Amino acid sequence: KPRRPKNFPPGPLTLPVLGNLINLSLENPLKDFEMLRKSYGNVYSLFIGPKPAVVINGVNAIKEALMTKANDFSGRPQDLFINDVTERKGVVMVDYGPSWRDHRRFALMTLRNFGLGKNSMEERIHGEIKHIINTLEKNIGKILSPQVMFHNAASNIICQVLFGTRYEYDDEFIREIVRCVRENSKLANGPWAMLYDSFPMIHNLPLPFTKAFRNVEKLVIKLVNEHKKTRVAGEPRDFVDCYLDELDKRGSDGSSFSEEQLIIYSLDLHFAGTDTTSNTLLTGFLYLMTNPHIQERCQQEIDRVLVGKDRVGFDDRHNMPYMQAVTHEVQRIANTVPLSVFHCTTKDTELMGYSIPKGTIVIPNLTSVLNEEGQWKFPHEFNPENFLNDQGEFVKPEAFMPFSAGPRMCLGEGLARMELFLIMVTLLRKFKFIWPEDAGEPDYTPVYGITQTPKPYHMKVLCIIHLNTVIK
Ligand code: HEM
Repeated sequence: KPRRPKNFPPGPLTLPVLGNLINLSLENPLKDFEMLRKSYGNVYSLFIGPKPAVVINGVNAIKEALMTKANDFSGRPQDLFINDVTERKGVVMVDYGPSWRDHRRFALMTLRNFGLGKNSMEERIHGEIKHIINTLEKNIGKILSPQVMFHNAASNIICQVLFGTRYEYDDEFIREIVRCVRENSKLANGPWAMLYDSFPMIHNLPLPFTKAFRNVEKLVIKLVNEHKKTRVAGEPRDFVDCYLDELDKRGSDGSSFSEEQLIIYSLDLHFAGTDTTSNTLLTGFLYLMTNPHIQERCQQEIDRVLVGKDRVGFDDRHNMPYMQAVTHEVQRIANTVPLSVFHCTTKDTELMGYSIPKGTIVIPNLTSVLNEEGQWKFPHEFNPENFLNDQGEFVKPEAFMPFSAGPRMCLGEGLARMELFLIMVTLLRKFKFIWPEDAGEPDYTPVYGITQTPKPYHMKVLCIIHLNTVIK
């Protein structure tokens, strides 16, 4: 039976072998986490099977762990299902150490030059928005299901950065990639992954999780080998080229850079950048349709600020406090990565007076911050006023943490924020989105996973006529 070490945070009674798995709904543990917080406070412990974990709630405790004591709390659990799927490599799950540091620095630098570099990235995003517009224009006056459209758009933007190419929305290649990635994301946070983590003896059995391993193999062959056929050394067009050039420069000795690493790395970036952004967009349009007064206020601000301009730029956000408030409120309510990505302590350490041994799983419960009472004017409702002060200016409370915090926080924050703003503004300027009359009451309850997804829904699209301005 797992036992709590001395001065470990409190938590519910444990069972032999299962630990506290019985206290958590495997389908959606968020409500259970909230109930445990009410009983045990902001820092409590759980056993995931035999493994000790601490759940950290609320802005103060999360900041202390991930920012003040980042060196102690920024490892990643190294023996989970995801690590085996990615062969313990990649950027998202790699442990906090030289390889992570080396790759993170490279990724930030390269993405800045090739992707996140302001103008080139804006061009790429606007290029993809044209395809979203085409899809919507074909559906004017009709009812449309936006799931696949937003997934493909987010996927294409990151594909442009990584592989220098986009894929038609019905392209078999990218459909297969998106399918595999989504399947793996659901598997990774589902019951089979938890059982995999808890019982090593089942690792080689033909159970549903083996699908995730096959998916990765398929993706590797498809993505990188295809790309290498057209590469010219020393003339990088995209992230993969940059990585291969860097690899040539470093040689294979003594560096954490390798072709195998590149494959997992690209998949990591593609995965991290697709489901997150697209689910946030889906949540955004769900709430904008069902709150038409907010949608209209966005449209009024957009029309006022962009008068005479053919398209929106990312810098225009400084003149659009309401739209900024809406994009941030969408991220807050979407709560897209509800438990962040699990961390792990890198040494024996302390948090809020408790002792936490090296190797403890750390679960930063971002949900608890994004709706924390006392931090928000309206913690439990969709309301852009959460980000506006009395003068109607945009303000960002410190509890806005959808990208987590500290040195391990989301590497794609800049790209994600640019995508959300440009896509939402451009679409709201051109179209009116309506909740279909016969769709019944909207169901806002998300489907739980590493990334949360809104329940599938439909939208009705109308075109907004603009006099005097040509809009691209
Ligand atoms: C709305 C969109 C997004 C949200 C809400 C989001 C959220 C997050 C969160 C919560 C983490 C975990 C941070 C931690 O461990 O403390 C993370 C990590 C990460 N994200 Fe994002 N993300 C988004 C978009 C993107 C995009 C577009 C990219 C691609 C460039 C990306 C790349 C990454 C990477 C590489 C990591 C791992 C960083 C590391 O371990 O050093 N994300 N993200």
